[in-house]
Amino acid sequence: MAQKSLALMGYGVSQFSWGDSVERVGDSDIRGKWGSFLGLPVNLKMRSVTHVTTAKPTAKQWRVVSQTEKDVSPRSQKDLISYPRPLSVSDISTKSSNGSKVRISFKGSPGSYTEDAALNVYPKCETIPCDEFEDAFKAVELWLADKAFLPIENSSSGSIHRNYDLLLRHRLHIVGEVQLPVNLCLLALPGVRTGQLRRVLSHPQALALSDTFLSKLGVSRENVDDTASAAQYVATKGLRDAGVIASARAAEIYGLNILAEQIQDDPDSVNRFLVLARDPIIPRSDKPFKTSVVFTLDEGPGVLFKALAVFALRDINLRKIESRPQRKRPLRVVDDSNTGTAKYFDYLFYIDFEASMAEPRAQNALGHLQEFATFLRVLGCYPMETAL
Ligand SMILES: O=C(O)C(=O)C[C@]1(C(=O)O)C=C[C@@H](O)C=C1
Repeated sequence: MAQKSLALMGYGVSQFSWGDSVERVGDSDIRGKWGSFLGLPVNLKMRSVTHVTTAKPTAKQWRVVSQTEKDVSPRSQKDLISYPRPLSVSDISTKSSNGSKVRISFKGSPGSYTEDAALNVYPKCETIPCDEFEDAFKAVELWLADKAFLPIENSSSGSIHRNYDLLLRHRLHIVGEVQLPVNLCLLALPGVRTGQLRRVLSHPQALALSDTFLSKLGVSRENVDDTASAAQYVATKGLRDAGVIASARAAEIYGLNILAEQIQDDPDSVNRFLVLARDPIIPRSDKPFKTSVVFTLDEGPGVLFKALAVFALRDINLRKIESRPQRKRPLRVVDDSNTGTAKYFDYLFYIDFEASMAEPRAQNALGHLQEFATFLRVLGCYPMETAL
């Protein structure tokens, strides 16, 4: 059996009564009712979790990339070493810890949809555009930014899988989520009419979401890293045969005209973004909170069923489940001949559930899950958002 690893980062014994209080509220009833169903002896005491240690970042994880190394002050270096810091009381506050403007990193150029989301939540923030998603994470880890905004899914096209992988690879905490209705606009240089366009440039997701509109237009499609970079490119090159799918703000920033708005196939499409920070926030139970976890399981019949049952039997609603291949344990073939035999993959399971880590039922559910998960990490516990 794989070695167990538990990383309930920041959600420690003192905050949540993990530890010896194994007779958790309501859980003895659950054991009576569900114990045999879950293959557990009825009235079995839940396993005691006496010490939840936070996985310390290794030196390798915190190696500062050479380009930015010189920008990191001695204070930041010291703070990185002592990371993770204690829980902070702030979540979506408008000021950073030293009272200055909140600095928010995001992947893309000014005018991108992710920057829109950041400005919606923090109208006075200073945004820090980054070339790659990875850089947006690093900016926070290196104290160049206070928070990062990360697109995680679209209601029509689904999850951005790579960003799930990054959540695991980095040690930032999810401290909030933002849902923003999509408004994809067709932009072009001033004076250019829709009929003159031969091609349209944008982020692949924006192109895919506008499939019907673009098909009717009969233009070719060109992928660009982000929507705002496409707008910048067309504007600076003065391309009169090219349109862009980007935000209304991008039109303003790069001096383009809006030829059409709401061009996406699904008028009700919504983007969901995560807000990431170095420190977790203190979970509360007086307003709806969501908790995101990632875990792995040993293979075997019904194991995933049991994992999901830890939430069901405590009436915890699951909002989302996502599975991603575990790169370190790739495809395994269980037969020499490689014909008609079982092959299986190992997966990481990402789950968002509707409960706060301040609630005993959430603590108990994770304590229970920990009994058969081979790895478990809480990615964050944060206020649940509805579309803006
Ligand atoms: O390109 C942008 O404007 C982004 O903010 C990035 C992003 C993404 O990576 O999914 C976000 C939302 C858009 O629909 C398309 C692209």
